[in-house]
Order: sequence, then structure tokens, then C-alpha cells
Amino acid sequence: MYLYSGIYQFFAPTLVITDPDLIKQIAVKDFDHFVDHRTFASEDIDPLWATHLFTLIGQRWREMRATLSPAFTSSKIKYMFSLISQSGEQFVNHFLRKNEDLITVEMKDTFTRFTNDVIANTAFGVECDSLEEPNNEFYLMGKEVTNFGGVSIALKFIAFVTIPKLCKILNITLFSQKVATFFTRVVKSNIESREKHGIVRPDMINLLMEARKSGMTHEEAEHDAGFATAQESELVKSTKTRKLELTDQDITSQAIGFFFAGFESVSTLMCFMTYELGLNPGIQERLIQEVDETLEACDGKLTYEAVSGMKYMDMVVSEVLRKWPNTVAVDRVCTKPYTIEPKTPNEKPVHLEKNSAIWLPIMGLHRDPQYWPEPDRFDPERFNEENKTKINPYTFLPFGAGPRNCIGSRLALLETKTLFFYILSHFEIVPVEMTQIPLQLSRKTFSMTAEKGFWLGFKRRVKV
Ligand code: HEM
Repeated sequence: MYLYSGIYQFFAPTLVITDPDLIKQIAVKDFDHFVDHRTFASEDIDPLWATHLFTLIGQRWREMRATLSPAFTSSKIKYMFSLISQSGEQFVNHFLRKNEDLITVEMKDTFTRFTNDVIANTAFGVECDSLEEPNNEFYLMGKEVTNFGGVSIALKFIAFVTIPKLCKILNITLFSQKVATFFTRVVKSNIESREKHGIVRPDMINLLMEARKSGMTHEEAEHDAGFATAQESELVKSTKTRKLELTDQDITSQAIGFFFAGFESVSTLMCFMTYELGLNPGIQERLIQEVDETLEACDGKLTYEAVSGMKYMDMVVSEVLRKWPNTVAVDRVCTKPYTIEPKTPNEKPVHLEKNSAIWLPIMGLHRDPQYWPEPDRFDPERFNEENKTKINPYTFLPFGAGPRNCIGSRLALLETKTLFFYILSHFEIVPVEMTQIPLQLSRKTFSMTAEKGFWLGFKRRVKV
């Protein structure tokens, strides 16, 4: 029997699918019927929001995804490693300069500054140090783009869904005019100065400019073995004849989209990772040992290959993403009528009309004891070589599923592993007086975060 249930999102009936086989059917096998996310705002209401990859629909999404995918393969992410590593060193140096043995830190604010600097550097070609210059313009604008903590974004999402026509009449956009103008100006001047001076930098603007010049073709993508899924590779091949013209606005919109998708999510992952390491000293000790061995093996200078080869680090990050998937659920919209055929004679078929909404409940699956025994226990061994092979991939979906999965997953993992490598080379993470134990999730914010903040300590390691 298939497992699913129904809920209402305001007036929209929504099918919540909890069955891994059915998730695979919808997200992968019959993806053609479920290509889109629910749209919140059309292009005429908010062009910058409506034209980035997450919100594009149908054929335009296919073409944009095929155009952008080559920029996110392993070989291209490797290209950005030097920029990420530079931000990681900058982060740790900030705390090393403090000359204190134990530094109490609110991790959410701190990691948000780090992810800001990485996205500014890798997506916009702008170098900033938001720990040393807390009020730099880029950070303030980024906060405004992703101000999930405030009610205004949540209210705007609700308004877009329930009263789209009124939003258009009142000219309500998700991104304020100030934010739109700022990012448009940054990208435009960046492109102009690179074209004028022939500047090449290992970042996303460069990759998008290459995609536009067709310097990077879809044929090149075919030869790159690093696709997240075979379906994604197929999608790129099937779209390769339709080359997309990227305008400056497209590039700006994608860059803002990466900011929006990557700034908050990665810092959230880092916060939960700090919390779990602080509360599980045995696991942290083993990770520190791997960090020290890796540092020695690469003669004190971290490389992309070294960080990617850290097996225990990978197990720890995977377990954080399982226990605390920051995207609690993802949606799909039925784009062509579809029937879920019964698995057994006692079941009835389910007919889905065009535009029916579907939810894939990631958090529910990740905490389901039938797939993850003792789901509230933090145990990276679930992802060791032996156990990993037994995991049903449709019960572990931190980055979604199928061709519409997260395009930035490799970048997110690389950022996290690199930063924790640098932190643990110098510090141990410890609970402090203000650490909330057990952690309670906030009910006030749109994104998943701790009720009382993520207060933990960086304790300087005594090296023998
Ligand atoms: C820990 C960090 C991250 C998590 C947990 C995460 C999670 C997700 C999830 C669950 C989705 C929806 C997938 C689906 O519908 O099946 C998604 C989509 C997306 N993510 Fe991420 N993400 C992260 C980091 C990033 C970063 C760093 C970037 C960009 C640089 C990024 C860019 C995107 C984009 C553009 C999409 C839309 C893809 C499409 O519709 O084709 N994400 N992400």
C-alpha cells in the first residue's frame, strides 16, 4: 500500500507523500508530470524573483537548468575552492586574533557572515570580510534579501499565494527596489569591467559569462562526470540543442537566486553541526583526529582533493543534514494530469488534476524510526561505508530529489567541510552557559533555527 495523506495550504488541497517508492516515481520516473514548484509571483509582478532557477517553470526552467548545470559540476566547484578556502582562513583568523582561550559565539550571526562572504565572492565577484567589517553594504543587502527571521517575507509569500492580483496592483515585490537596484548595479559593473579589462576570476559570474558566450557548451557538460544525478545529465543532453541567451538581467537574477538559496541554508547547516559537535565530544574528537591527519598529509596547506577525501567529515555532515534538514519539505506541482495506480487490489487510484500540489516531507522521512532507528540520536555511523549501502535514497532527501534537486549541493558541502576543517584545526567546540540544552526549534521564524540562538564556545586547542 502506498503511504500518503492530504492537507490544505489555505485553499489549495495538497497531497503529502510519505512513501519512498512513490516519491521516486513522482520526483524521478514520472518527473515530466511534476516539473514545477508552486509559483509565488509571476514575472510581471516580480521579475527578479520570478526568473531565477528555483521559481522558473516548464520549458524555461529546463533551458535555464541545462545552461547553469555545467557551472555546478565537481570540476567547476573545484575551480572555486581557492575562494572558499580564503574565506575559511579569514574566518578563523578573526577568532585567533582575539587571544582568548574560550570565545563565546552566537553561531547563526557568525556563520551567516561567512556564507555571505562566500556567496559574495563566488557568485558576485565581490570580496568582503563581514566579521571584520560587520556593516559592509553587501552584508546588509544580503540580510535584506534573506530576511526570513522577519515577518515581512513570510507575509509577502502568503500574499503572493492568496492575493496575487492585489500584489500586482499594489506593486508588492519580494525584493525591495533598493535591493534590486543594488544587486543589478553590482553585477552590471562587474560584467562591464571584466569585459573591458579581460578579467577572469574563478567564480559564478565568470561561469555564467562563459555560458553566455557559449565558451562552455553543453557538450562539455556531457563529458563531465560530476552530475548530481543521471536524470540531470539526461536533462542537459536533451536540452543541448536549445541554447539559452543569457541577458544581464538573467545573470543578476540567477546570482540573487544563489544568494537567496545558499546564504541561509548553509549557515543553518553549520549551526546545527556546531551544536551537535559541542554536545557529542567523542564524535568531535574523532573528527579533529581526521582534520589533523589530513593537515599533515597535505603538508599544512588544504587542497580540494584533501577536503573531499575526508570520510568521517562526510559522515558527520550527512548526519547533521539527516537530523536537521533545513528544508522541512519540498513541493511539486502536477503539470499534466496523472494517476497514482494502486499498489494492492484494496487501494483506489488517485487522480491528480493539472496544478494539484504535492509535498515531499523531508523532515518527516528523516525522523521516521522505520528508516532511521532512534531518529533523535546523532550518530554519524549511519553513513559509514557499510551502512550507507543499506540506505534507501528516497528516505534521505536534504537536497531534494530528481532533476529538480538542489543545484548548489556540492558547493554547500564543500563550504561546510572547508570551514569546519579550519575551525577544528585551531578550536574545540564546547557548550557554554547560554547553550540551550536540549535545543528547541523557534516557532517564530520562516526558516529552521534555534529558539534561543546557537550559543557555543570556541575553545583554543592545546596542541602537543
Ligand atoms: C545546506 C545547504 C543547502 C540545502 C539544504 C539546500 C536544499 C535545497 C532543496 C531541498 C532544494 C529543492 C530541491 C527539490 O525541489 O527537489 C534546493 C533547490 C535549489 N538550491 Fe539549494 N540547498 C542548499 C544550498 C544551496 C546553495 C549553496 C545554492 C547556490 C549556490 C543553492 C541553490 C539552489 C537552487 C538554485 C535551487 C533550485 C534548483 C531548481 O529548481 O532547479 N542551494 N536546495
